Amino acid sequence: MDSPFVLVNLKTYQEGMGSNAHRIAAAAETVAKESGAVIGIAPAFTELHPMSHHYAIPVYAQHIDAITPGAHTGHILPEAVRSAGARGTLINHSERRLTLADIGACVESARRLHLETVVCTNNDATSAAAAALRPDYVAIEPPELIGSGVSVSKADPGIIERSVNAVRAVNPDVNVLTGAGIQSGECVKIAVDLGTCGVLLASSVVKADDPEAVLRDLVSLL
Ligand SMILES: O=C[C@H](O)COP(=O)(O)O
Repeated sequence: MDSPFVLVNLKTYQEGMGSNAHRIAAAAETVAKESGAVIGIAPAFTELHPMSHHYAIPVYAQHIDAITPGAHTGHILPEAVRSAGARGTLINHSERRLTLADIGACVESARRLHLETVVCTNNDATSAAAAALRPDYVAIEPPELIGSGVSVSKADPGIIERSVNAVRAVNPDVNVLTGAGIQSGECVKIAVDLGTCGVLLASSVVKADDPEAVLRDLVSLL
């Protein structure tokens, strides 16, 4: 398999803003270099440009809107995310849900702009629906475990396995990530052993006193 992918979503945690975002990005860059894992970050929109220009790690937007340039106010234009240096974008995160029609339109816009797409889902049925849209990744995250400190890998490995099977049945070219409560190398290994190519996570790294140590542990068993 390709190098495992660890995507750290900084969300709107205070700990992921400003100089802390730089600290997390620097830690990700160091651990990625050491380990060979691909470690990306999804910072606040205002930090896409500084992160993508200061660090040699892939940077992702947390969301895009399915709009084209023109008269829209308060939206996230996919072209703007692209020119800020993003490699790709999350779409339909559990904390920023969209209709299926909007998810499809976002995937299409991103594809046109050569932005990688990570469509988040909450169960195996939505994972299958997302796979039909041909994103680069489907990220399965049971909402009740997000930010809970309880790892999906340990609490509900079945949802990972069912989602991997559902996605493969629809489109084997779509990669699967898993997330919710991921916090250790053991969590990541379970997810990878179940057929995913990596993890989407936030709190265990963003809120850590020593993000570099947590990242090092996350990739330690791969
Ligand atoms: O985008 C990340 C996920 O929602 C997981 O968040 P968490 O690692 O804090 O559970």
